[in-house]
Amino acid sequence: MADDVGGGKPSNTGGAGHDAVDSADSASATDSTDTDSTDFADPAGPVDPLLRVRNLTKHYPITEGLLAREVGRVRAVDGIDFEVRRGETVGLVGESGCGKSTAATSLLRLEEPTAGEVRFEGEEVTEYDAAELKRFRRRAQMVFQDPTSSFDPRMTIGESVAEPLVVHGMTDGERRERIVRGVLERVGLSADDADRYPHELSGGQKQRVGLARGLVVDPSLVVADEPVSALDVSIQAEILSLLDDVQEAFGLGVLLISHDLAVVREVCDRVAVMYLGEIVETAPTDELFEDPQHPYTRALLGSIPRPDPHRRGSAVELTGDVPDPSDPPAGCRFHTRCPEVIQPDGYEFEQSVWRGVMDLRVRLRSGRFDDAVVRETAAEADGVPAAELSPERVAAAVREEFDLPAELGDDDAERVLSDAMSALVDGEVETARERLAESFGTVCETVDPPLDATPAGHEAACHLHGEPTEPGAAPDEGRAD
Ligand SMILES: Nc1ncnc2c1ncn2[C@@H]1O[C@H](COP(=O)(O)OP(=O)(O)OP(=O)(O)O)[C@@H](O)[C@H]1O
Repeated sequence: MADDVGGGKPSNTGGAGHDAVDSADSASATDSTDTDSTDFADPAGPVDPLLRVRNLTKHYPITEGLLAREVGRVRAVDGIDFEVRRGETVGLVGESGCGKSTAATSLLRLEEPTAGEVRFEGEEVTEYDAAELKRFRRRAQMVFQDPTSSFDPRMTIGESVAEPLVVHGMTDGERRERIVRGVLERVGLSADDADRYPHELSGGQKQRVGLARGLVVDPSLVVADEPVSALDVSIQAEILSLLDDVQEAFGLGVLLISHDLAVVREVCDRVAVMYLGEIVETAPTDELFEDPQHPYTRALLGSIPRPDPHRRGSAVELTGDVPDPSDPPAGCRFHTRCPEVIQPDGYEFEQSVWRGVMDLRVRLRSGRFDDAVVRETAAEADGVPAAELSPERVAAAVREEFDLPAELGDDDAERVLSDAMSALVDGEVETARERLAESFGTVCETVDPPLDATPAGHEAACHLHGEPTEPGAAPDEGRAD
């Protein structure tokens, strides 16, 4: 039975689902594994990857008023490139909101991308007409998106798993049943589970059914969105290992989306790390974990509970909110949180102190610096009315707020900071912002670093690996692009 859906062959050579649905349940359709392998011949030839994404972009308009006037755009995915080869599992990781799911739904054309190219088996997906899109939707399956809500509670598991076969034209009920029972076994369930209802299954079993429903039409690409994040830790390993098994058995290309690097490490051959709509690093999995080249990746790795003592780089904690994707920072989008943000020439900061200076600068630039709050906090701590605080005390309170020492070790830097503090104490926020910006500019806030080769042999988008560049002349003057 299992062979009905691909027969455990090491490559895409004849799943019955494929054969049958293409032929719309023709009499010649067969359940066996020895169907014509040309069904799966790759028009792109063996060299092209299964999936190639170039400059994929998805912006959501922000509208206002009755006329829905566009007043801005959420840059959810902002020009990403990656590939998935046959038989390969690629991880797309990053914090919540960085655009992973949008990347998946856009490349599958479950929603229309704003721009970019998506080549699948050598064809341009963005140019598909309705019929081609339907065929594509069978060959490229998205699985695991909240299986609980995606099952109709009144349908048996068998009916749910068979549904895609019906959609794709298989009318022979007996045949559908055979295929369904086979695929259920392939995902570690029993064929008899076909007669059960979703509420009778555990979370892990539902994930298996979700996978079965994706596999039943014999796809060549599976996009798995957060496959285990809703599951107990004890079940997670089971599902990941299942995904690994079916990937190998079916010769699938898998794009695995997760916010969790530990999950990605389990099953992925390669990883692309996303931050605020962009890919910032991409590498073979082992290389990424052993020698991460982007400070964001290093920070993400630092947040994995079981630190690897051999890992390079410091396990710095990632602080601060992810910026708003409708107004991403100029330059490197990570510079507002980066623990390794590049220092201006001519000054010597301890890196953590420099981060504090940058935090102050980012706050001033955002217009969210509120000296009244700083005064209130200091006044409360000192037990005096805010109006009675000395200018020196207010300046000290600002330094405390940004973890800055009472005096910087570098005299020149201290002079700049003191000037800015004086301006802040006088309520001249703009003067303080300008004073800091003119002396403490960094390339990280002006120039968007390209995804380029690093000495480690893989790509990262970080100025730490680029040619030394002069800090921009007007770092606070808005987006670089
Ligand atoms: N339909 C939409 N309209 C407007 N903004 C959207 C829409 N869908 C997603 N977004 C925004 O796009 C950004 C990326 O969202 P997305 O869900 O792709 O991120 P994610 O990395 O998958 O996050 P999560 O892991 O939380 O699902 C977020 O800021 C999100 O709020």
